[in-house]
Amino acid sequence: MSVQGKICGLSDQISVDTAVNNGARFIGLVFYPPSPRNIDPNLASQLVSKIPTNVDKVGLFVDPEDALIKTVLESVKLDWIQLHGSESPDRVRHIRQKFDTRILKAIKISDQSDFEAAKNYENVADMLLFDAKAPKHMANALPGGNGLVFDWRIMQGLEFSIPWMLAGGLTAENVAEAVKISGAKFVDTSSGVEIEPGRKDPAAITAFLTALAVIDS
Ligand SMILES: O=C(O)c1ccccc1N[C@@H]1O[C@H](COP(=O)(O)O)[C@@H](O)[C@H]1O
Repeated sequence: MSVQGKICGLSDQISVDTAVNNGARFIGLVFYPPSPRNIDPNLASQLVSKIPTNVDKVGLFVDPEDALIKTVLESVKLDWIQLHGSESPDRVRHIRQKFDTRILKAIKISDQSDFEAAKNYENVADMLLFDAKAPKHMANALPGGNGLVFDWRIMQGLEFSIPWMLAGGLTAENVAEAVKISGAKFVDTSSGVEIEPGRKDPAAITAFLTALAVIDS
């Protein structure tokens, strides 16, 4: 199977269309107000209104209340809910059952011991996402989307009972190495395809997805 790409934090039509037209498997939409990529549910609905059914729509939330998820789902039919906060396994199970939507649960990684947490989510989520944990001293760090990598070597030899996605600081320049080292079959990028936080670069989106296609060939 080829390496599948997610482009996250999209907030303009040109970037959404560029991602779809260059083979993105997932489109990520951020519903987390402190993020520079946060978008209104009505805009989200417009942006994804014409994307083909083979491209999954992912809504990204951080420790959301049910009400926020409900409001978003009333505007845009999501294929996945990405939970990128400190949601417990029970909270994940509740959200999955209540909203009947697949769950992508983010686990923050700085060293190998952080993968232990992943085991607690394998029975409640549909896919895991491994993102770099921001260092405590990092000013203005978000729960994710910081453009930080972790040491992909620590993934070697790890096995999970559900699919997993690699994220954190991925770019067109480093994604082939990241895939080779980690063995990732799914990858996700946000900062790495931006001109500045919250402003996607269509050329960088194209370059990232082209880099994935080259890995396959
Ligand atoms: O993108 C954001 O603003 C964001 C906010 C809060 C949590 C996660 C966020 N983004 C996700 O973080 C990872 C890594 O992003 P990056 O490529 O390092 O910028 C990715 O899954 C984003 O979807």
